[in-house]
Amino acid sequence: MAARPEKTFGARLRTALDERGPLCAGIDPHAALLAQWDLDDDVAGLERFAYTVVEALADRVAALKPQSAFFERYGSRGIAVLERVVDDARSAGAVVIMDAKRGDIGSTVAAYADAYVAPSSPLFSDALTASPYLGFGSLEPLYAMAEKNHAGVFVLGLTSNPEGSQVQGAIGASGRCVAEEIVTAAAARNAGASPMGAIGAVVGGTVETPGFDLAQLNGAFLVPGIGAQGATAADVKRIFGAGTRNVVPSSSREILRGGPSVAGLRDAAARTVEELRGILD
Ligand SMILES: O=C(O)c1cc(=O)[nH]c(=O)n1[C@@H]1O[C@H](COP(=O)(O)O)[C@@H](O)[C@H]1O
Repeated sequence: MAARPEKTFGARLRTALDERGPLCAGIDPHAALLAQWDLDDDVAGLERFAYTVVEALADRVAALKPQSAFFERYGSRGIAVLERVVDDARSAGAVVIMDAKRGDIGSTVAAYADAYVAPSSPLFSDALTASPYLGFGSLEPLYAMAEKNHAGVFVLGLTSNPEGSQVQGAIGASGRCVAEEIVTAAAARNAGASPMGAIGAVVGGTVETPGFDLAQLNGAFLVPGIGAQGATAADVKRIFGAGTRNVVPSSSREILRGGPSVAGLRDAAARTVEELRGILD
């Protein structure tokens, strides 16, 4: 059983970004990547892939983001690998963002909170990605549990996929777009927190100019889409302007293609972090 971290999620993330640079590396063991690494598409291949990424990167990148789906597809043995990935990566000092994009009615969300942001869980992570599209308030039990246990939540704001705008760009009851309503609600929850609150937001590096104030959040922005989806460091600057301090750019396949050697993965991550450092504040 993990212990409740002494410092808040915002404080831990801030330190990791300052010490290690602005990068989250995704652990997405796609079948095609396993093949490229000369591994079989089975639990042994998954295990080798995921542990190699942790060995290569957990002691040097600010954050690691295992994509739960690629572990779930192997059933309970895949989840067992995920548990060890989370544990080993956290022990090596990486902030672990579990990418499971959970969301449901509040009473069920409480169980997701137990699964991912309660220290008693074998999957206890520093933060969880979550979908607020059953309503921002439907995730309330998750926010409360995360705050209590010094963990974080990244709610989907403007996602990197082209279909996202159908929902996120729609005009909500307030007359503002739904994504803005989500970010504003998260900002209210983070008000007064230092160095930043527990509720972060996802804004894909591929999105057009958001058209609303992102700086209000007082929380972290997870920015996937760097590399394989075509987003660059320049896109991060374009989207966030002067407000890049709490931005966590995230790249999965582009870095993972640097394997299977530890050195190749480290080079790929180092190149990405240098590009980002060069352009962010
Ligand atoms: O929450 C996420 O991380 C996420 C949100 C989003 O808007 N877009 C997005 O691509 N992601 C995740 O980020 C990763 C992107 O992987 P690459 O395209 O290989 O870098 C995948 O695990 C996606 O599920």
